[in-house]
Amino acid sequence: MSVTVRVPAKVNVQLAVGPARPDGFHDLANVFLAVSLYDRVTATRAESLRVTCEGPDADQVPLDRTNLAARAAELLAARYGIAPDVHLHIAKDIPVAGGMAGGSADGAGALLACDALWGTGASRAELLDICAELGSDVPFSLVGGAALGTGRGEHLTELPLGGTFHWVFAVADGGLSTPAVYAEFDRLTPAAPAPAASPGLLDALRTGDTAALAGALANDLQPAALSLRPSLADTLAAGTAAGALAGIVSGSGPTTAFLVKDAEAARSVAAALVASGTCRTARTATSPAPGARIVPA
Ligand SMILES: C[C@@](CO)(OP(=O)(O)O)[C@H](O)COP(=O)(O)OP(=O)(O)OC[C@H]1O[C@@H](n2ccc(N)nc2=O)[C@H](O)[C@@H]1O
Ligand SMILES: Nc1ncnc2c1ncn2[C@@H]1O[C@H](COP(=O)(O)OP(=O)(O)O)[C@@H](O)[C@H]1O
Repeated sequence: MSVTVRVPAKVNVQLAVGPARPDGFHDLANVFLAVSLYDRVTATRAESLRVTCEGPDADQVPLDRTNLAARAAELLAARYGIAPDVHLHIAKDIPVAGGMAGGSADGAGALLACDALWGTGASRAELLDICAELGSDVPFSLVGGAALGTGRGEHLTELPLGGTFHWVFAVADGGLSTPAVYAEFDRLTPAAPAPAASPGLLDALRTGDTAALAGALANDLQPAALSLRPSLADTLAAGTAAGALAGIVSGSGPTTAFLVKDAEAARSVAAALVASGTCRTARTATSPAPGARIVPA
C-alpha cells in the first residue's frame, strides 16, 4: 500500500525581517502565497527508512536522514512509538535551494503521507506542531493558500484571497544558502525595525488586485540576496523589460518571481527571460494553490 501527497511551492509576497533573536532566528512578518508548482511524495511500507528522488534537480537533493521528508517520518514515528520503516519517493518539480520551500514541501508531504500510511491519526494541531519543529516554512506547506507567518514564520494566520494571480519564476543556476542570506541581511541592516505586514498588500490579496499587489511586493532579504548574487539584478531587469508588472527575489533566492497580468503575459515573459540568458529556465504558475493534499489512488 502507498500514499501519495502533492505539495505546493511558495513565494513570499512580503518578507519583513526584524533583528536577529538570541536563538539565531529572525522575527518575521512573512506573507506566504502558495503557487501551482508541486512536489509529490509517495510513502510505501518498507524494511527500513529510505529516500529516493526523481526530477531534473534530483542530484542536488540529499537522500540521507537530513532530507526533510526523512526527518518528518522520524519525528512522527517517534511521537507514536513506531518504527519509521518507510520508503519515501520524491517526484521533485520545485527548484532546489531556490527560495521556494521545496524541502519544506517534502517535509509536510512526507508527514501527511506517513500519517495516512501508518494510521497514526494525528490531529491537525499535532501535524502543525511537527511541521514547526522541522522548519520555519514547513507549516505553510501543509496549509497552502495564503497566510501571514509571524514569529520565525511558523505561527500562521490564514489570509483571504480574492482572485487568481499569475506568476513567472526565473530559476537560477545553483542555490543560495538561507542562513548565509540571513547573515548577509544582518551585516547590511544593523538596526532592523520590528517587522509588520503591510495593510495595502493584505488588501490587494483580499481583493485580488494584481496591479496593487505588484506595487506592494516587498522582500527585506532581497538586498542580501543581490549582494551575494549580483547577477540577479540582470534577471530582475530582464523580467520587467519583458512586461512583468513587478519582479522580486523569492524568499532567500536565488529564484526571482515576476507578477504578470494574465496567462498570456506569463508565457511571453517566461520566453523572454529564457531568451535573455539571465536564468537557467523559467516556469509559469498561478495562485492560489492548495496546501499538502493526499492524491486519490
Ligand atoms: C527565507 C525563508 C522565507 O520564507 O524561506 P526560503 O526563501 O529560504 O525558502 C524562510 O524564512 C526560511 O525558512 P526555513 O528554510 O524553513 O528555515 P529554517 O530551516 O527554520 O532555518 C534555517 C536557517 O535560516 C535562518 N532563519 C530562518 C527563519 C527565520 N525566521 N530566521 C532565520 O534567521 C536561521 O539561520 C536558520 O538556522
Ligand atoms: N526534500 C528536500 N528537497 C530539497 N532540499 C532538501 C530536502 N531536504 C533537505 N534539503 C536541503 O535543504 C536545502 C534547501 O533546499 P530547499 O528547501 O529546496 O530551498 P529553500 O530553503 O531555498 O526554499 C538544500 O540545499 C538541501 O541540502
